[in-house]
Amino acid sequence: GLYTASDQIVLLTQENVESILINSTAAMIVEFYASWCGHCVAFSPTYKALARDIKEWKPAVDLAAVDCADQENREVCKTYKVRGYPTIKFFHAYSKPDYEGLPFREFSRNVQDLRHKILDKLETHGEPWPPACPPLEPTSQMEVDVFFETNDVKHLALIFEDATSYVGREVTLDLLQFDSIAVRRVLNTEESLVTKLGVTEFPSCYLYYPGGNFTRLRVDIEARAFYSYALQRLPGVVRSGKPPPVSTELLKNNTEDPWRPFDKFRVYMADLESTLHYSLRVELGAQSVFQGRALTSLKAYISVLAKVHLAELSDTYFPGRPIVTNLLKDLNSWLQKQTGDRISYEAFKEKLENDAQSPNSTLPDGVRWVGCQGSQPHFRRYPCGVWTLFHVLTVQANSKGSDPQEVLRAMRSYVHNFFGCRECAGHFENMAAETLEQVTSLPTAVLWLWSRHNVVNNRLAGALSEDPQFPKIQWPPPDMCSACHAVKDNGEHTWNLTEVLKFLLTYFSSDRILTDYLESESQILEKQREKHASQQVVHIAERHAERRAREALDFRKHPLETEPTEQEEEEEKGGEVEEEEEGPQDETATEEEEEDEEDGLAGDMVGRSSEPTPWAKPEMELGRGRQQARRRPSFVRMRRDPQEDIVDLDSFVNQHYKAKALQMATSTRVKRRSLQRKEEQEPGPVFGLGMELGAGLGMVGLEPVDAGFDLDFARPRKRLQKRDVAGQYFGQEAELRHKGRLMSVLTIGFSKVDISLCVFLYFLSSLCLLVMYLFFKNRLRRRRPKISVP
Ligand SMILES: Cc1cc2nc3c(=O)[nH]c(=O)nc-3n(C[C@H](O)[C@H](O)[C@H](O)COP(=O)(O)OP(=O)(O)OC[C@H]3O[C@@H](n4cnc5c(N)ncnc54)[C@H](O)[C@@H]3O)c2cc1C
Repeated sequence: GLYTASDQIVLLTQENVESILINSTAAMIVEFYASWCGHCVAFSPTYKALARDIKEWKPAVDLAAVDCADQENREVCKTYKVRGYPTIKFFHAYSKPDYEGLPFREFSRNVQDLRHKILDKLETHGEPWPPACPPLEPTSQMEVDVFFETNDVKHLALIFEDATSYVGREVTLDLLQFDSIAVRRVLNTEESLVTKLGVTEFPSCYLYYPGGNFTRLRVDIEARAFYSYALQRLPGVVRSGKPPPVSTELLKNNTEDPWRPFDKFRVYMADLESTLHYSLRVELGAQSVFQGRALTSLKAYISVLAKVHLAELSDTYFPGRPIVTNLLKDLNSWLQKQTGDRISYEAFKEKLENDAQSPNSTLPDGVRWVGCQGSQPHFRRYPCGVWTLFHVLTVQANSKGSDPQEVLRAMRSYVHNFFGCRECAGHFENMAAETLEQVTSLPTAVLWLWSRHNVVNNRLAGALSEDPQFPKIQWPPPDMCSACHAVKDNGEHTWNLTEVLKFLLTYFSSDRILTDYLESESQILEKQREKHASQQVVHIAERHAERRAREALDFRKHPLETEPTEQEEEEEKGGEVEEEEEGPQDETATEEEEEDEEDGLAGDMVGRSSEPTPWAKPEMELGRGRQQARRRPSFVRMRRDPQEDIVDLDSFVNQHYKAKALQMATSTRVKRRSLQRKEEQEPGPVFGLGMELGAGLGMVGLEPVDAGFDLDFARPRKRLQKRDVAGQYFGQEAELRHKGRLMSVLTIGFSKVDISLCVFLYFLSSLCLLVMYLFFKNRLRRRRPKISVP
């Protein structure tokens, strides 16, 4: 069909038509159309605009549509005697089953005309009057005098106008969903009231209070939109069912964070950075792998954030602090270099967290909402940040870019692929699909996003997700930009687009962004250093535990394993080569990816492995030692990573967690010393091999691998040695391996001291036995002559 539920139009079908049209408490307007009919297609934007325009009238009158081209709806259209398209019919509240509706004859494609027709029809309502609909006829002095005796409201707004004007009735219905206020129209012929209030202008609006007090409502332009906006914001006036607005003082208690006072006329960098944090770390973090459209989308998103103006290379579209823009640029250049068809989030995260520790490059961790604060933790925040971020980017592109749709395309695909609110993403995609192609210049891109945002605001006004303290309005409201609003000759509200563009370019300009509430760059960098350091400690501890577990497992599986068979050797070699050929992206693959591979992506992976990634190339050139040194930590595949084993614990101790690190370093050194001693006792060739591997790592600027950290590591070393020295050490190696294993089996769970003590006691007891043996032997010998003498 031509409409969706997000157009705020009820979609009628054979199943629901009766329940919606018959006996409804609200009057219904129904468009009968055929989706193949050109007139209907052309009329549909007007009907959607009408739905947005009279959204606040819903309890009294609602819009619906039915697609008669749909086979399933044919009966509906037949029942209501529809023969041409589009046909619009009015159904009174409480319509009977046989009622066929009142057709609109000769309606134009003009929202105002349609609205007036609806009002005319509403007034023809006999009894029962729609319960939610306020009286639409003009009021009199008599009624006003007793008004507060019979109505429990705070404000009575009187709109003075002539008989042909619809403003009074429109504003009355615009305020229908608001408590504490009532609106009545007064005709210019109601002399007593006109004289009492001294009214000279028609239309004009007065606020009337108990006791006969009154005051004129001051607005920039005497028109419906201005009256409605001003009346909805009077003190005590609140959308029905919503809590009354409270002062910012009281807001303090509703959120976990302290309330941060802010200027609603300004954009805050804290909101933009918080949005980036949430988007890059949380929202994108929900993906394990980016591939296909998601990968393209990720690249386009980061690319617009990091895009630089040709004349000012330091100036990115994201108008952030240097530490943040440096990070975005690094991230972007890394992403653009990735030629593979998938990137894991882990690999992306490594770059995002600046694990390579490039100077002055980081994204502050955590959120600190300011202009996007909500009165409750579930209001505003991130989605507010997303809108703000992209408004800023379109404004930045307006002065720096050349492709009018670049930012909008990036936003569209980001929202489509990653935005957590899937329904929002669907609605946004519909809007983009309908009109994004019409954006042909940079200023229209700015205006396109503004107008689409207003469409969303209109749809969400009064919704559950609306923060009562920050109602959804058509933005910017008159008190923010009076020049943005205008009225046509017929009194209809319109936007002055030149003024709106001027306002947006100023409001979202990078020069005006406030940096209040931001953490200082030095604090952020210090935190980053601490984070890296503590991550290293965690890695060491985890790997340590992992290795111990593996040792225990190995021992349980093969308590007295000796020389591996030829086949085992080959398998190990094969596995090793396969691991080496995988690029860093694969290294970081999660369990889920691995399952994917098993489910059929394996072929793809194999294909990829033959094409080394830009990361893999230099690694291969530098050889195995470097490859190992550059591997990322991975707990999934339980690989050993020499680089992690060679953490500079001492400097870490000096800087940060002295106590923790000391404890770990002590246990490490004890073990290292004991194993070093063990290694020293072993014959020359193995020692030579350790030196050889150490030298290999030294070449890439790393300390030699500490064998004390990795008992299993001895195996690949010996294999390497076997390959390099062409069989020279075969016999010794077998012997050593056997010995080493036997030793490790015998010494499991005991320290060197325990073992030495054991040996010592063993010798001592043997000695005792020997002494006793000799003693008794001597005594026997001394006795024997006595016996032999007769
Ligand atoms: C792409 C997208 C689609 C969404 N779709 C839905 C949806 O379908 N359903 C849903 O419940 N929520 C949706 N949301 C969330 C919703 O739009 C709001 O972002 C959220 O409810 C928070 O509202 P807010 O009061 O902070 O104001 P927001 O609407 O988030 O606006 C943020 C700030 O932008 C400024 N602003 C307001 N209007 C405009 C404008 N027209 N032009 C320029 N600046 C403006 C104001 O300063 C405002 O405070 C969507 C969000 C996004 C980013």
